[in-house]
Amino acid sequence: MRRIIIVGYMGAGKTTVGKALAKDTGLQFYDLDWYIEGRMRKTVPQIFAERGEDGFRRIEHNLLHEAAEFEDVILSCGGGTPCFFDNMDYMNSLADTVYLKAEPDVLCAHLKMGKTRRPLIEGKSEEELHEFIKNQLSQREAYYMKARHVFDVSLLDNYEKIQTTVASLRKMLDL
Ligand SMILES: Nc1ncnc2c1ncn2[C@@H]1O[C@H](COP(=O)(O)OP(=O)(O)OP(=O)(O)O)[C@@H](O)[C@H]1O
Ligand SMILES: O=C(O)C1=C[C@@H](O)[C@@H](O)[C@H](O)C1
Ligand SMILES: [Mg+2]
Repeated sequence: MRRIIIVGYMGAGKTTVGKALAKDTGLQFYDLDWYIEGRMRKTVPQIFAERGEDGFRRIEHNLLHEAAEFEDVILSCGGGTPCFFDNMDYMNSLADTVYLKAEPDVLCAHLKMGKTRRPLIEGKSEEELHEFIKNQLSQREAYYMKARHVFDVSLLDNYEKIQTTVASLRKMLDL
């Protein structure tokens, strides 16, 4: 039985890489943000608006305990998941955890792509976003670094290279 959990900052590519890795390995893919949205029948921004960040973190914690029990899966977390409650220790206790690490410049570039709404960074100018990421990443990194494996995606900034990331992760995780 294999269970892989991907952690890292917003925009690192957890969802994108997790999905590609699942496709390549035949494991089933779950994304914790999407799982929360399905179970709550609300979007992440709606949950933040209605219950605040504290309310979201409680829901995230409870539903992590459901999603992380599935077997033969790749589970991509939300950017904040490892940093609340005992979530990171819990994930390490039952899965192979991987930190997808990326520099603030790369995270900024990724966050400008796609349509995902992220309440914590909405409405920020480019300069504000860079400053916010730098500060928050420095607070969060200690949690992310508890993952059993670390993979730096900063040098792999294009779609073709998502396949390179998948191949490297398969080797790293013996998948
Ligand atoms: N290696 C990459 N090269 C180019 N684009 C990428 C790469 N990784 C991710 N992206 C793009 O960056 C954006 C953010 O990626 P993704 O949504 O997978 O991040 P995430 O880590 O899941 O973020 P969140 O914590 O908010 O869920 C997407 O539009 C995705 O297509
Ligand atoms: O980094 C974070 O705290 C977040 C990341 C997203 O995946 C979502 O879970 C939500 O927008 C919060
Ligand atoms: Mg994601």
